Amino acid sequence: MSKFQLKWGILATGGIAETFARDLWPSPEIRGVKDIEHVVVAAASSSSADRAQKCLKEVRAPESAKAYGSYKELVNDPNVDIIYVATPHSHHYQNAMLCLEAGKNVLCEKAFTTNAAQTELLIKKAKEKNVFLMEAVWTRYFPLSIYVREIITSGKIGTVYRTTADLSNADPPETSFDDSHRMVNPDLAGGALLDLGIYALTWVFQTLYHTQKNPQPPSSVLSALKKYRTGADEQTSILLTFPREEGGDAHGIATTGLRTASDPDKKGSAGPAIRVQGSKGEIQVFPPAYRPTKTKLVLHDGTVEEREFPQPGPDKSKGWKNGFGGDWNPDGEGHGMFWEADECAYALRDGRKEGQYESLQESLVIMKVMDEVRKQNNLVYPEKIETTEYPVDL
Ligand SMILES: NC(=O)C1=CN([C@@H]2O[C@H](COP(=O)(O)OP(=O)(O)OC[C@H]3O[C@@H](n4cnc5c(N)ncnc54)[C@H](OP(=O)(O)O)[C@@H]3O)[C@@H](O)[C@H]2O)C=CC1
Ligand SMILES: O=C1OC[C@@H](O)[C@H](O)[C@H]1O
Repeated sequence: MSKFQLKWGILATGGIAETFARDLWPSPEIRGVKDIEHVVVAAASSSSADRAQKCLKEVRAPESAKAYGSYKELVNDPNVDIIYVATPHSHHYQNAMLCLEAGKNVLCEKAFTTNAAQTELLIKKAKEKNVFLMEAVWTRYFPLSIYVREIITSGKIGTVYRTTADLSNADPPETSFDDSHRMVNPDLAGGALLDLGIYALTWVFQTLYHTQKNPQPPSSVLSALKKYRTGADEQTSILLTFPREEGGDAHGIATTGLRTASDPDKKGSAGPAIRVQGSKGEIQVFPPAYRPTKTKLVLHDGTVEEREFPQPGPDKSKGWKNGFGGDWNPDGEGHGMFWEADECAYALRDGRKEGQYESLQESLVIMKVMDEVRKQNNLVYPEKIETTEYPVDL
């Protein structure tokens, strides 16, 4: 059987760019995927071609991969099928638009953009150019997420009334970020909401919205937000009301923060980060909300089922030679970003223009919720990163 090969260009060379590109390297067969493959054919850095070359080496890209010292060169490379945009939130709109204008397919890191108006324009441009566009909310594509959604749609936990979801990543007692760091820097659209809150919202949406046959945006959005000394948000709590198809409402509670931790001892001792609660019981997901590996089903009838979803790595008993390991990842596990990469490959192979587990419309509704939360709490980013003008030199 011939495999569909997806040729990736990596736009930016920071932390997540390297993590993602590393996940493209091992054979998809380590996760039972036999009909597609990924190859990194180019990378670009905004600072220098040398930086891009170093990144390509780090991620074990083939010798033939091209290193560019500007994003413009990358988007004009005819050998690139799809571009992974891995710059800070502030830059996603300008960078993704650059790719789309050049007719490239795009996988853009979360949060999609700084505001919904920018997301809307990216969607419009992707349609106009007839190319694929997806927000890189990798967690949606995990087998664990698929399992949780199936628990809900199968009716196993009955009518779902509430989801609570938290992603709080403290480095106690104070956050240790430098004020210029992308996590807290308003110029880079930093703060808990866009960086971490998006995952809490992802769990609320993928359980209360995505699972509906005809999903409706929340009928109300209530929120509280506390600002950090830089003006970005350090703690945000959101209460959403979702109309349910069978009548009545479901509540989604999404919380995020930089001062508390969902998983203080990093062993899950504090309990689940996500609880999806229905009339017959609940499905729990253990932290971290962005890369969970454990669930627990607890039903009124006494059923308790725990499940583990380790990220696949090389199965040594099958003689895999090209898995993870060494100084990349001593545990031998993949990071889990390959699931969303696989989705991109299948979409391009099959002619789809968006991801199947989070439509562009759903990404847009979530961006609108975040806009509303910011509006209620007077959180505004600098005009140059909120603008819908393109191009703007950032
Ligand atoms: N899915 C996930 O699990 C994660 C997703 N992310 C998302 O990925 C994005 C990037 O995060 P991360 O990799 O941690 O960030 P980094 O700061 O590590 O890297 C960002 C890169 O973007 C490029 N860049 C271009 N312009 C700027 C600028 N003005 N300031 C800073 N960097 C710039 C730089 O690469 P160069 O100059 O070489 O082009 C830089 O290395 C964010 O949107 C974040 O939300 C982050 C962590 C985890
Ligand atoms: O997407 C992310 O997931 C992991 C977090 O540590 C990181 O800050 C965030 O960007």
